[in-house]
Amino acid sequence: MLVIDGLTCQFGSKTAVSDVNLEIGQGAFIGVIGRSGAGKSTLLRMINRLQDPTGGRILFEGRDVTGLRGQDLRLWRARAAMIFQQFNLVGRLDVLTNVLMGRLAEMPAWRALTKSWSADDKAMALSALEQFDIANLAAQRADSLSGGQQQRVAIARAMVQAPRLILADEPIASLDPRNTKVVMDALLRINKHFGITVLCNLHSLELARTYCDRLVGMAGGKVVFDGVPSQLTPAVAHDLYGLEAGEVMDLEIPAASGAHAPAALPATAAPSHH
Ligand SMILES: Nc1ncnc2c1ncn2[C@@H]1O[C@H](COP(=O)(O)OP(=O)(O)OP(=O)(O)O)[C@@H](O)[C@H]1O
Repeated sequence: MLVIDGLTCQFGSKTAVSDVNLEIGQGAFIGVIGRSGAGKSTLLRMINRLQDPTGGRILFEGRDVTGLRGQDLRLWRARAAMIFQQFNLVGRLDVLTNVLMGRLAEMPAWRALTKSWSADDKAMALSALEQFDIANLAAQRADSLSGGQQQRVAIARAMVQAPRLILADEPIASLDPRNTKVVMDALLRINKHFGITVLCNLHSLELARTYCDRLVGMAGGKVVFDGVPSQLTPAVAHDLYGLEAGEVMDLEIPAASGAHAPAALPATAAPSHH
């Protein structure tokens, strides 16, 4: 369980996130929606502690992670893995090394400094690439890949961090519709197959409705909607997006491939709104 308790972030006189309270059960797929500047990125970055809150607390499984420092903070950042719009890979390094970077927080300092990866780490990284059908790209430079391939590498890197949470900040904003589906399906698969909680900032309401089992709507730094996708009526969308509502609701998105989840999963694991 992730508990966000009165979380606030002030930049000078600007309140980016204002007194946000959320309880998120393990295994949820949450879409954070709202117009540009609503505070979605700041909320995710505070959970991962890339941004320090100016008020409130973040608790994960009863433990307060708001004040962690040093190695404890590094390990928390590994458990709460971020996925970024711009992938954040090291372009000149090969794909496998980029994925191995996800193991750094766990490695003894001497190994991290010399980047001498263990055989186990390499096997784990390759297996993560296989999960997303890109093991054949392991030796290629990251900057030679398409956007969709790069984002799958970033997801593989997040997976070798042994995450409990995936925090995806507009992960498909730079992708075309086909790659959007590939990447969203990869996140859905991680969520359903491994029970990893996903919090995903999304601009498109259609995508949010298709993939998420709960939507948190933000406006002006506050949570103004929290419910299942079917509760997100056009009227609520208008409140969230104003004149942009039509634009964010009309996007054509191919159906989610929830059926890709392994057969061993209980039927209830599939989002009921598909
Ligand atoms: N480092 C910063 N310094 C000052 N103001 C900031 C900083 N980061 C964010 N803000 C402001 O805080 C508010 C919330 O920004 P945030 O990026 O969290 O919104 P968002 O909903 O993620 O928007 P977008 O979809 O455009 O990324 C905005 O008004 C933004 O300008």
